[in-house]
Amino acid sequence: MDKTAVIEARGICKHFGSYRAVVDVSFRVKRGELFAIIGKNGAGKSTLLNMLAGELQPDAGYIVAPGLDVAEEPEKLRKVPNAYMPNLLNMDGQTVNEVLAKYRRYPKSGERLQDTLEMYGLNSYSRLHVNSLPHGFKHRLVLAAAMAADPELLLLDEPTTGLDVESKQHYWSLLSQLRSEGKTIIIVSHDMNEISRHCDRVGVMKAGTLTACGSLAGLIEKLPYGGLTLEAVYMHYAVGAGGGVEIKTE
Ligand SMILES: Nc1ncnc2c1ncn2[C@@H]1O[C@H](COP(=O)(O)OP(=O)(O)OP(=O)(O)O)[C@@H](O)[C@H]1O
Repeated sequence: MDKTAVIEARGICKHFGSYRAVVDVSFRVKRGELFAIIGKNGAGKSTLLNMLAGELQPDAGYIVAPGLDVAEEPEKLRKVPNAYMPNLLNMDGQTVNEVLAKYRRYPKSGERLQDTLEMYGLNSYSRLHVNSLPHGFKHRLVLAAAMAADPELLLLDEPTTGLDVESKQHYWSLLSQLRSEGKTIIIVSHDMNEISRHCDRVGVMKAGTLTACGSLAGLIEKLPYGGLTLEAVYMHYAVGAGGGVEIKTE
């Protein structure tokens, strides 16, 4: 396995009854990378993310942690340590302070709750319940909670959907800061503009399969009929006939 990979999926599949939600998906994400997963509604993106987070078990294939030898350590398969996917669904009745305190499992020395609140612009909301937070601040809290847990890998499912322009910009500046601290981030998004601007590599899903994977420049270069944007890549690999066999540009 690539020494710089932080997570690798090898041929993973997930069925719901007879429905094939994820079909034989393989890819790897490198340490410190911002990797985006795109595709139509129902393409299997969230199901894939849930498997990477360890919340859903694949029916076939492996999710492999860094340095793991499949033959030597079979008992550790499908258990990727330190991957975090925030979920505030069950926290509506808790205050911002309570949520952050709950996630601060490994406070670094000198780290104060107040610093986290300030960094994420949450100071004036610290005593509010999650259900009364403005939408954009819920997403900030999700990130703050994630970082309080100090994971190596952060999995984000459409975190900027519904955010106003300023909140989106603030959110992406926080993600940039996390990357500069060496965090690896996998994000599902329908916003081609923000992915084009911020992500290192993109995986395109169509009907459960990964039809293309690579840098934006590499994917654009492989487009058979030209096109200069991620939208063109999306239309070819997520909607059109592209990628009968997975295209990898690196
Ligand atoms: N627990 C489940 N039971 C049955 N079917 C499911 C379950 N979870 C997902 N599915 C189905 O699997 C398919 C893929 O769903 P998934 O949520 O992964 O898609 P998605 O690409 O994330 O879509 P969206 O962009 O709309 O969020 C969908 O048809 C969905 O209805």
